[in-house]
Amino acid sequence: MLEHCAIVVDNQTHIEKLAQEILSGKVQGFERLKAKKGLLFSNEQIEQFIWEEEQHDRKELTQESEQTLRSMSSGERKKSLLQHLLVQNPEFLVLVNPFDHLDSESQQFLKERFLNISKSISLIQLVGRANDILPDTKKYGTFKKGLLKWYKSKNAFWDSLKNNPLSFSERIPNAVKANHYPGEELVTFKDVSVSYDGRPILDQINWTIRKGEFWQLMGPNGSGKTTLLTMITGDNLKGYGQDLTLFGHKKGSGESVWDLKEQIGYFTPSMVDQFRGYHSALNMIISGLHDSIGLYTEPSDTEVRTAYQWLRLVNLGQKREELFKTLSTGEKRLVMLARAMIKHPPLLILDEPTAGLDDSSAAFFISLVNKIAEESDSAIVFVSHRREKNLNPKYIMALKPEEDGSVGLVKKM
Ligand SMILES: Nc1ncnc2c1ncn2[C@@H]1O[C@H](COP(=O)(O)OP(=O)(O)OP(=O)(O)O)[C@@H](O)[C@H]1O
Repeated sequence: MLEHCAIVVDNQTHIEKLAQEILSGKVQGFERLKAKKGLLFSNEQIEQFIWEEEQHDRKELTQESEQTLRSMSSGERKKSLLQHLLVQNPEFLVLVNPFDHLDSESQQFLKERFLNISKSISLIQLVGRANDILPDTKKYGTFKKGLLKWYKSKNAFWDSLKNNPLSFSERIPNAVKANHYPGEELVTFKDVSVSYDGRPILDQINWTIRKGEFWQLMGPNGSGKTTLLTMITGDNLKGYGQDLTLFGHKKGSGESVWDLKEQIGYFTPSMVDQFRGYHSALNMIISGLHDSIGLYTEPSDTEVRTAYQWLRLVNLGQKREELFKTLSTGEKRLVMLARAMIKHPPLLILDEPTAGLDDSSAAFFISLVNKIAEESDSAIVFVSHRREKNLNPKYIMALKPEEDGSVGLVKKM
């Protein structure tokens, strides 16, 4: 039996599928697991439970709670899943990117839980980020381009992970059509407070996002980051009755969600699952100009040229006609970032965009975000729990939970 091993998996690999194969003892070296009881701790598992809850009204993880799994914060969801797995007395657990979407406090909490659990249950960790590996791991491997390789020592393993520096040879492409939003202030929250079922979440938030500013939105799990973002994107009814001005319109003054979407480029990794059709990489980027899923009208020459420039910029020029769904996870993210950015929206929102990426894909993605911040007039809000090593935001909005809801602390970098 392999005791507490960790495998760093590249973004070319379908990590959840690999986890399933390990669980069923199909991967070389893990054959003995076939006879043991193993369970899976992964984001896809959580998504599956959310689906069951919404489609079939089956509340497996949330039996004890009134709240739906979807409305829980990432930390709350992961704790519920772990609890659900442990009562089934597994002999081993396969953990897939267990710390993704978690703030440092929840990561620490979960790390300690795993270390405790590891006294009686074997842990097989599949991670994209090497820094997520648990301290008492005994065996280290990598899974790259379909090949599993074990390392003789911890040092040999870390040496193998050294990355090449990344750079771009071109500037970001220009907008296809200029979006002249006239105002300086894009979004203004004035003393905005939100509570759910009487439970205070946000307490008197004041936040102004101006043209071209680069923000990182931080805060522990459950502090209200998503709540704040969905008020900007028009997807949260809690925005009504608040002193909230979005692109020159006071909230509730008859503005349409479509007017808002015109001004915003948005990306969060779970969006990728919505794109199940047969769209080429090129058409996916162009579809960002029409806020559609895929492309249904003949694109203009300028649209095609601009989308191709984006693909070349991220070294995917040769993949222009390849189907989006056949791209690797890291490549899909770059295409989605280009899709959100092709119209040069006044505001680009990236909600935990590097979750689930391996180290080198995350580094490349971050360099592209920095480059967009430098070379465009778009304001950026980048949501992340991680202190992304090379990200260069100019301002931080940190949500700090207190008894009456989270307060917002603004810091200039
Ligand atoms: N519709 C809802 N009904 C009840 N509670 C909700 C609802 N939506 C969110 N919440 C609760 O509000 C709190 C803030 O949630 P929110 O998703 O905004 O936090 P977050 O900072 O984005 O968390 P995470 O980092 O985990 O994504 C959480 O405790 C969550 O359970």
